[in-house]
Amino acid sequence: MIYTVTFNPCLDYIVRVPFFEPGAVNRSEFEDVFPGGKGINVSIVLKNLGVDNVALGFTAGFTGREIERAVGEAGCKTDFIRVENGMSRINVKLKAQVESEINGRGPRLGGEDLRKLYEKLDVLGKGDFLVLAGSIPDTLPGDVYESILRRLQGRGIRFVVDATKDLLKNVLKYHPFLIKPNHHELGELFGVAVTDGDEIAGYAGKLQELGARNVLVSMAGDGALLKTEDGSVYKSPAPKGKVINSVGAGDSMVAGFLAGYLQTGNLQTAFRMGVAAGSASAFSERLATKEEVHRLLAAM
Ligand SMILES: Nc1ncnc2c1ncn2[C@@H]1O[C@H](COP(=O)(O)OP(=O)(O)OP(=O)(O)O)[C@@H](O)[C@H]1O
Ligand SMILES: O=P(O)(O)OC[C@@]1(O)O[C@H](CO)[C@@H](O)[C@@H]1O
Repeated sequence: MIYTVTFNPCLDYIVRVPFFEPGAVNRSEFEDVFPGGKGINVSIVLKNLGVDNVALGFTAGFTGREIERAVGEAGCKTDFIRVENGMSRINVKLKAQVESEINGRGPRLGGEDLRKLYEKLDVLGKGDFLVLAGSIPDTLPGDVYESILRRLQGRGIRFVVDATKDLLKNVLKYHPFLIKPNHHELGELFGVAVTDGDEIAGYAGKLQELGARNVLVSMAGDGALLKTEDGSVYKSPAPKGKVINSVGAGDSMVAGFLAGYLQTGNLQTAFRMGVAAGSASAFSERLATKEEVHRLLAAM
C-alpha cells in the first residue's frame, strides 16, 4: 500500500484577477477551492491513476473537516489525525500579472499529535511506500522527517521524500527510494544556482552519494531529469500545452512516477509517466485525471 503524509494540509484558494493592484479593492474573475498540501495532492493523483493509497496527516477546525470531506470525495482512503489547536490553513494562490502565493501556518501540533502519527506508521511494512511531502508546522522539531525514517528503517518500506533544505538533506542517509527536488531546491541544497542539464545530473549524483537512490529533478516548463540508482540519466522536455494552474504539478509528477513504477517496475517508464502527470496537472484547472495524463503520454 502507498501511504502519504501531509503534516500541514490546506484548502487551496485559487483566485484570478486580470491585474492585481496592491492597496485597491480587486475583484476576482475566477475562484476555486480544493484540498491541498503536497501529500494530499500525491494521493489524489494516485487515485485518479487507479492506485489505491491512504492519506495521513493532521487536520483541524472547519477547514480540516472540509479537507477530509473533499479528499474522501476524491476517492482516497483517509486516516487523518484531528487536532484541537487552531484550524487547517487556507493557502491563497493569486493568479494575476504574476503568480503569488500566501501559504498559512496551520494548526499548532505537539508531541502527543506526533505520537499518534507514529502509532499509525508503525503498521507499515515490507512492500509499502511512504510518501513524506511538504513543509512541517513550525511547532514541530525540524528533524521530524528524519525521525520517521530512523524509526521505520529496516522494515522494507520504500520512502519517497519531497521536501526542501535540511528536511530533505537529513533523510538521505536512510536511502529514500525517490526524492524530487525542483532545480531551484537542488541548487539551494548546495548554495549554487543550477540550470544546465549536466550540472543538474552532477548535483543529483551528489545527493546519491549522500544516500538517495533515485533523484527526480523537476524544472517546471523545462521538463525534468531522472538520475537512477544504476547511474542512468534520463531527460525529458515538458510536453507542450497551455498552463492553466501549475499548483500541484510537482506532486502530480511524484504520483505519476509512482503509478508508472508500480505498474511496470521500470524507472524510465515511471519517469515518462511522472512528466506527463506533472504537465497534465499544469494544463488543467485542478489536478490531472487519468485521461489527461494518458493523452499527454501518447503524444510524448
Ligand atoms: N509551465 C509548464 N509547462 C509544462 N509542464 C510543466 C509546467 N510547469 C510544470 N510542469 C510539469 O510539472 C513538472 C513539475 O513541475 P515543477 O518543476 O514546477 O514542480 P514543483 O516546483 O515541485 O511544483 P509545485 O511545488 O507547484 O508542485 C515539470 O517537470 C513538468 O513536467
Ligand atoms: O507550504 P508547503 O507545505 O510547502 O506547500 C503547500 C502547497 O503550496 O503545496 C501544494 C502544491 O505543491 C499546494 O497544494 C499547497 O498549498
